[in-house]
Amino acid sequence: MKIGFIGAGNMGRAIANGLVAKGVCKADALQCISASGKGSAIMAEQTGARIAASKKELIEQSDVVVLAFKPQHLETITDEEAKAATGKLVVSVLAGRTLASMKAVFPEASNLVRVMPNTPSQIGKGVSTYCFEQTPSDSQQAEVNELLASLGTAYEVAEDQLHVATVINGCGPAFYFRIGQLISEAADARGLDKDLALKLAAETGIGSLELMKASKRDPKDLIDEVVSPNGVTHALLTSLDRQGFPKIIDQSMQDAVDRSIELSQSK
Ligand SMILES: NC(=O)C1=CN([C@@H]2O[C@H](COP(=O)(O)OP(=O)(O)OC[C@H]3O[C@@H](n4cnc5c(N)ncnc54)[C@H](OP(=O)(O)O)[C@@H]3O)[C@@H](O)[C@H]2O)C=CC1
Ligand SMILES: O=C(O)[C@@H]1CCC=N1
Repeated sequence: MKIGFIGAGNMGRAIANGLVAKGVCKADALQCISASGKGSAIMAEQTGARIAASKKELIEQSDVVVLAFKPQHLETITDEEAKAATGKLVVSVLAGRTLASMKAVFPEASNLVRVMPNTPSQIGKGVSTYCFEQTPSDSQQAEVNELLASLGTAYEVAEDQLHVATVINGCGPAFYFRIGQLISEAADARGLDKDLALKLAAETGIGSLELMKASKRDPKDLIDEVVSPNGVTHALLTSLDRQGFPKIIDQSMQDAVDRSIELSQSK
């Protein structure tokens, strides 16, 4: 499978690194191009991908074209470039950009896939959500399965659910990193070594979330196993709730969903 990346920043490189690491794609089957050449030079160095001379050339020489630039740049694809995608599978990771807006730019593509991946894909621990524009053929489904499996796990969702899914799995890594950052800063301020605090936070996060996933138990039951009556965890959770933590999670998800909807309505 020959794959071409238009846009080679954080997400494009996370995907390309995942593909090469899992052997889905040999380096000589990968091509990339970016705006200034900065991202493509890094991707080429990390993966061995060839830097294409133009977007048109990259599209012509790829079986699958991955759009990995900023959502606002979708309409910079020219008619000539779009024509080169006739009969090809076009995969977009552009947050908020709908299948309809992709179809308007790539009317002759064989099929379109809207994917929301995440940055842990760079170590094969990503999770993606996705939807097809048309019911995929067996070979299109197989290609997308292979591509997404190289990044981690993947779940098909209805397009109208992607706004919420984006906040959970696309933005989610930043949420957990922010928690890790704040915990380590708070620990440091109280005399615990910051690096040790980060390790404790990361390993506690990994263990707790693995337990939540493996046990399939209600998070509330898992919380009850930790809380001792009037103990330390009780003090922690009561303080979080008193300070509005549930409301903060709910409102921040709404603000992010609103931004995703705004992007889907913009040109
Ligand atoms: N980062 C993340 O966690 C996630 C990002 N996404 C989506 O991935 C996409 C890329 O995000 P991210 O990788 O973080 O962004 P970056 O800013 O890291 O990378 C953007 C890339 O696009 C290139 N570029 C800019 N304009 C154009 C253009 N007109 N044509 C071709 N290439 C262009 C840039 O070129 P150059 O390198 O030369 O400057 C750069 O390589 C976004 O649409 C985002 O919504 C989706 C899920 C998660
Ligand atoms: O911040 C963004 O818009 C993209 C989508 C999810 C992660 N990064």
